[in-house]
Amino acid sequence: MVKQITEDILNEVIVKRPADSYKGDFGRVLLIGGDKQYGGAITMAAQAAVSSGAGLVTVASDAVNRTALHSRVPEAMFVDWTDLDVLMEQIDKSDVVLMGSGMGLTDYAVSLVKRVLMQMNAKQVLVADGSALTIVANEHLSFPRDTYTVITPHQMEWARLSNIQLNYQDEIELNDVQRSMLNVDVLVLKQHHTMIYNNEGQQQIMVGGPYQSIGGMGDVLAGIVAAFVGQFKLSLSHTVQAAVYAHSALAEQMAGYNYVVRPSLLADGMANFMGRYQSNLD
Ligand SMILES: NC(=O)C1=CN([C@@H]2O[C@H](COP(=O)(O)OP(=O)(O)OC[C@H]3O[C@@H](n4cnc5c(N)ncnc54)[C@H](OP(=O)(O)O)[C@@H]3O)[C@@H](O)[C@H]2O)[C@@H](O)CC1
Ligand SMILES: Nc1ncnc2c1ncn2[C@@H]1O[C@H](COP(=O)(O)OP(=O)(O)O)[C@@H](O)[C@H]1O
Ligand SMILES: [Mg+2]
Repeated sequence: MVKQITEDILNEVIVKRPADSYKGDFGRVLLIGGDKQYGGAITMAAQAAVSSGAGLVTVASDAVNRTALHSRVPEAMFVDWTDLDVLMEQIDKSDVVLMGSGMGLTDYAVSLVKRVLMQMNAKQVLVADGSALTIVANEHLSFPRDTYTVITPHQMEWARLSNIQLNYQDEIELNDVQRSMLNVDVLVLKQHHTMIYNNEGQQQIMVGGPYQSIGGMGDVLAGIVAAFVGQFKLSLSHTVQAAVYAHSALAEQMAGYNYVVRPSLLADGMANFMGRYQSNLD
């Protein structure tokens, strides 16, 4: 049976920070994406990751995006993604790697996806979104068996990966079998009332609506997911559920006074939103 995720997940997952903590306690998160055409996507993902509490955020992207990214998110460090030695070093140092937001489908993007999939180890979490999912599907690649892997496809990306066409994607068993065959630990199948699939079963959010149908909304979700799994120590599947719920719950609140919710404003609003939920257990 599909479990509905409620607001309780936020009180469960978002905990008060210990007084003697430092940035290294809250996740070293590397975001890989943003080609010449899609610099906005990786910028929004970075904004979301920083605003959702990731301890240290590094962006690896096309060099053309450096200035724009820094003007919006000065907290993030930057690596030119053609500098492969530095990039591989950064991957090794990261707790979480998010790849795909605005990555594009160039030959270079394909080569990067292959490298990242090979480089990840068992202690790390991989979050794959956007173009990285399309590349994995087009190139018939596999997600790493030993790395905890979260994917956040929209319905067409899931169709490319799973070969389950859109009119069959409400078949829960079918989706779950494909998830497991793809070595995916958590599948976030984005839609109206997004579904989450993992080894514990299936969960669904009942918050959110069409004010979220705007380019960049999924890039922001990917940044929130990466930040949550990097900093919260509860089970990873619960942490992803909290991230997905928070994204749409905040959008729903913002829609109370906006016709559409701009993804970049949603990203910036996350710190305030999370502050209202931190549990006060010391
Ligand atoms: N500001 C930026 O830099 C932005 C950059 N972005 C980056 O762009 C990259 C490409 O991502 P993408 O999602 O735009 O393109 P793609 O994967 O080809 O999917 C579109 C195709 O799928 C179909 N479709 C069917 N159902 C669907 C559904 N439920 N949701 C969505 N699509 C659905 C759809 O059908 P159609 O609309 O044509 O009827 C169309 O044929 C990726 O890296 C992303 O991060 C974007 O985030 C935007 C802001
Ligand atoms: N009608 C809707 N109701 C609820 N959520 C929606 C709706 N339309 C879009 N969304 C949400 O917006 C996000 C869109 O993700 P995606 O298609 O990857 O966007 P992008 O790649 O442009 O950033 C998902 O989280 C999806 O659930
Ligand atoms: Mg997307």
